[in-house]
Amino acid sequence: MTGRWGDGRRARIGLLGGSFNPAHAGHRHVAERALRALGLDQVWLLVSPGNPLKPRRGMAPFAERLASARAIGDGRRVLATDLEARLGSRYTVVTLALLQRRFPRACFVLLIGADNLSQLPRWKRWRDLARRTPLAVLPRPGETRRALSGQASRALARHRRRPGALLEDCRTGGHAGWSLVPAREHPASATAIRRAAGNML
Ligand SMILES: Nc1ncnc2c1ncn2[C@@H]1O[C@H](COP(=O)(O)OP(=O)(O)OP(=O)(O)O)[C@@H](O)[C@H]1O
Ligand SMILES: O=C(O)c1ccc[n+]([C@@H]2O[C@H](COP(=O)([O-])O)[C@@H](O)[C@H]2O)c1
Repeated sequence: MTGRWGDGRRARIGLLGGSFNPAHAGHRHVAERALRALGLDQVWLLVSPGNPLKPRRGMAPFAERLASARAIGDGRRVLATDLEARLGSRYTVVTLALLQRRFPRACFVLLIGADNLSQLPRWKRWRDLARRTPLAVLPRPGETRRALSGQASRALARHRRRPGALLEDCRTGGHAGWSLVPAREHPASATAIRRAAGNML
């Protein structure tokens, strides 16, 4: 991947970072909705070597989580990747800077569920991240309304765009925008899957 798509224009890549502990139908739903709403070429399921805000206890080994993400990809438009582990980064702001350097012609957009928009102010250098990287937020049951009235949403209100315009000015040097992607809320969660598996033991 050079960052150019077949016809010479910039590749539009959605990055769905996550623990994938395990991957589930909600991730696939997010990837498919974002592909369509944002006109993306691909979505990369960026398996985290370790979310800095989540406890290590209960976290499956990286290889297991990567395999789980691969299983929900289609090998063509939705691809699981171990890039973040290979780059040696756990912080999204660092990962994005490294990816933008490695793929200078690509246009990256970060895909996050509404729960992560609420959490964003706890991420390392989150304002810097939001300034440099377009953010697409996917609704999530019980999370969307809270996220839209939260600290990040209020701080970034001036930069909200309609989804179709989110990638228009990729890398022009201005403040990147963010959008709420119109999609139905999908109820799947890794916590619920782990709980159900635990209850069956
Ligand atoms: N059902 C869903 N709807 C919208 N976004 C989702 C959904 N499931 C996961 N996401 C988003 O995908 C990204 C990766 O999620 P993650 O791998 O942590 O799954 P999770 O189900 O949120 O896990 P956990 O329950 O362990 O916190 C996050 O930005 C999360 O908000
Ligand atoms: O950069 C940070 O400070 C940061 C803090 C918490 C979470 N993240 C990223 O958020 C993404 C979603 O994480 P998770 O565990 O909710 O699936 C994943 O790519 C994490 O690396 C990033």
